[in-house]
Amino acid sequence: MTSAVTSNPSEQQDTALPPLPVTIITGFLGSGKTTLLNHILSNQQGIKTAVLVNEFGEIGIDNELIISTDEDMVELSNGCICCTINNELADAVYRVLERQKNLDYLVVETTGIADPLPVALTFLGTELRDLTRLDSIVTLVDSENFSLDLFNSEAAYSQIAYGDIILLNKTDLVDEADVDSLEVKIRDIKADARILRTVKSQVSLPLILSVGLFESDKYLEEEGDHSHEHDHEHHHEHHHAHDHDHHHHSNHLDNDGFMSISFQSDRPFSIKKFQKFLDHQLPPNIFRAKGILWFDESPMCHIFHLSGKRFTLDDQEWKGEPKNQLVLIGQDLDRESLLSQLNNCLTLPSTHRGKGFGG
Ligand SMILES: Nc1nc2c(ncn2[C@@H]2O[C@H](COP(=O)(O)OP(=O)(O)OP(=O)(O)O)[C@@H](O)[C@H]2O)c(=O)[nH]1
Repeated sequence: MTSAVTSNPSEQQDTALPPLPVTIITGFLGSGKTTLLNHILSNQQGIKTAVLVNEFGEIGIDNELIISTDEDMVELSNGCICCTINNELADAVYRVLERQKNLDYLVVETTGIADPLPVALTFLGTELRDLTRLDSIVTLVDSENFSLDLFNSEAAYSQIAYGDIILLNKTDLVDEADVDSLEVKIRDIKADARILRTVKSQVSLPLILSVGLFESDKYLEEEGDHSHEHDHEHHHEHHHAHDHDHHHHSNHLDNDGFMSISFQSDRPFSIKKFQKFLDHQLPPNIFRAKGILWFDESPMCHIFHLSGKRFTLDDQEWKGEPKNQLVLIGQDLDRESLLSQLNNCLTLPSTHRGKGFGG
């Protein structure tokens, strides 16, 4: 048979684009996903990348934290793509595909509490299967804060179990011996993952993008209700989750008890009062916070991150009007009292203070 030789090239559909490679970035709260995304966007030269970011919380802080060039597209959605708004994820991907014909790559960043499996199934189980190619799931691990019983979170377990590439990040904060033992524990969950160690999510991009590590056959079989190597008492839901109208339901949010509290104000914080809030009022069941903070004492915009017990405050120039935006994420939080404590940290901007008193 010589059909390959004699076939007429004009018969081939020249409008058919090759499937768009997709990388899913997952990892628990504060593990370094946005840092990795910024690393990718800053170093993917000559490659047109679209980014889908999903945030848990009413106000989108990541919008301000992602560095993107004119070449890139960023689309954000609130909620959790792995459960409540799975259809929205598919719609967002279609929108990206329609708007940008000459796109080379798509990166999807999940929230820290998302199970990556339903997200992956969105690409495998719908018509998107023909338009996209799931390249790999990259899981970030915070080497300082990770433990196997992490907040009893099913999602945290799934993120490791379904990671094709696992980045042990934040290795600057722990001894090498601790990273070694963490790696052993992670291999117990996921023996065949590519495990790399990173600081600030700095990894050579060819090691994580266009690597073709995701084995779709394995996952589609699992959907057919086969037991599998990572079976785990809590995960049965996800394996049955893919019903044929393409909803992927999961109630892991209820199970894990995560909630987020958003705080916004167009008044500044007093630095002393906010410090007191952090030192004495911040409950231990908050494990992640991020914000864009305005302190009366400072002309700069302060990017605030809390992961685990560690917090950082970095300065940058204000891009717009100064304001306070803060998201707190944790389990079983007392919304009213936290909001009132944050309100108590506010003060009047000093430029306005004293007005009307002859000053
Ligand atoms: N010391 C240290 N800090 C890091 C490292 N990687 C990231 N960070 C910091 O950790 C904090 C959280 O990083 P992000 O990239 O925002 O984490 P994330 O996974 O996107 O967080 P969520 O989306 O809220 O789950 C930020 O303050 C980062 O600067 C690292 O390797 N070492």
